[in-house]
Amino acid sequence: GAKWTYNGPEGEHHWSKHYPYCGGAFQSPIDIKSELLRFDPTLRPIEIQNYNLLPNEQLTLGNNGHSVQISLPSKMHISSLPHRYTAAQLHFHWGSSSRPAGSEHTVNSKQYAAEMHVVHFNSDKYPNMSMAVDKSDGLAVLGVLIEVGEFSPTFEQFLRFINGIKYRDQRVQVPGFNIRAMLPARLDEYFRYDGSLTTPPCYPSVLWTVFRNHVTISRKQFLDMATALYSSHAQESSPVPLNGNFRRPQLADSRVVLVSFKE
Ligand SMILES: NS(=O)(=O)c1cc(-c2ccccc2)cc(-c2ccccc2)c1
Ligand SMILES: [Zn+2]
Repeated sequence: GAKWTYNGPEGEHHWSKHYPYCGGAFQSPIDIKSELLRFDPTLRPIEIQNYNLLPNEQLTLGNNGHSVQISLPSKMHISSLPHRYTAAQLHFHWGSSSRPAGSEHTVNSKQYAAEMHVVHFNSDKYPNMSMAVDKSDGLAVLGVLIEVGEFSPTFEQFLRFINGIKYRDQRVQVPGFNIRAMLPARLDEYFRYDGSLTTPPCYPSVLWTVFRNHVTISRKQFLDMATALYSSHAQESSPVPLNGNFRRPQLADSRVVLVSFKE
């Protein structure tokens, strides 16, 4: 598809020229604010399977020019939704060293340092991700808000390889690790709403689950992620730093955000 960026002439306010859904309804992210919330007692704890990967299971860590992503094995899936949602990849959105706030979802206008998205597709109904990506029940993304604080040994499992993917389209193999440990402790406390991909083509195909509780990484880990990568290819003469790769909150319109917890 057409080139898109987070700032400048191909920035988010221009996405809808080439990607019409980006200007449509049910867009993500949103500001999760109190007046939108409604407690839903039917929301069950998120149940995930096979997230605890062993070191002999290699994962592909890559720089796709817009984010750092890790490919995930198809045995990983969410088992507590009406259909099985099979894991495809996880990736991050972050700020910059000068502006450390870079989450996509905000909570009562609070923007966190970064955000992780674990992307799954409805493998009961669709044979692969490409067939699912533009269907209203196609995708389920788990969102984890990230703050700077305590060092995360789990994040270190892939961050230690980040200098091998400094430039666009570079990939390295990394040993599997426990992806469950990247999620907050409480999988029963989350926000739920119908939304979209937060990048072009912005298909309104995502069942969003944003966990109530954030996780932490150290300032050095945040700076490693926010300063190590470029969105340009290695051979390009002028390297373009990859940071600030977050879309601003979109209009909620008449959407309600369901919450699985009472207080
Ligand atoms: N932010 S997100 O969760 O809505 C998202 C989902 C997917 C996605 C991935 C697989 C299948 C289907 C959708 C891809 C991206 C993406 C991020 C950076 C650059 C390009 C694409 C972002
Ligand atoms: Zn994302």
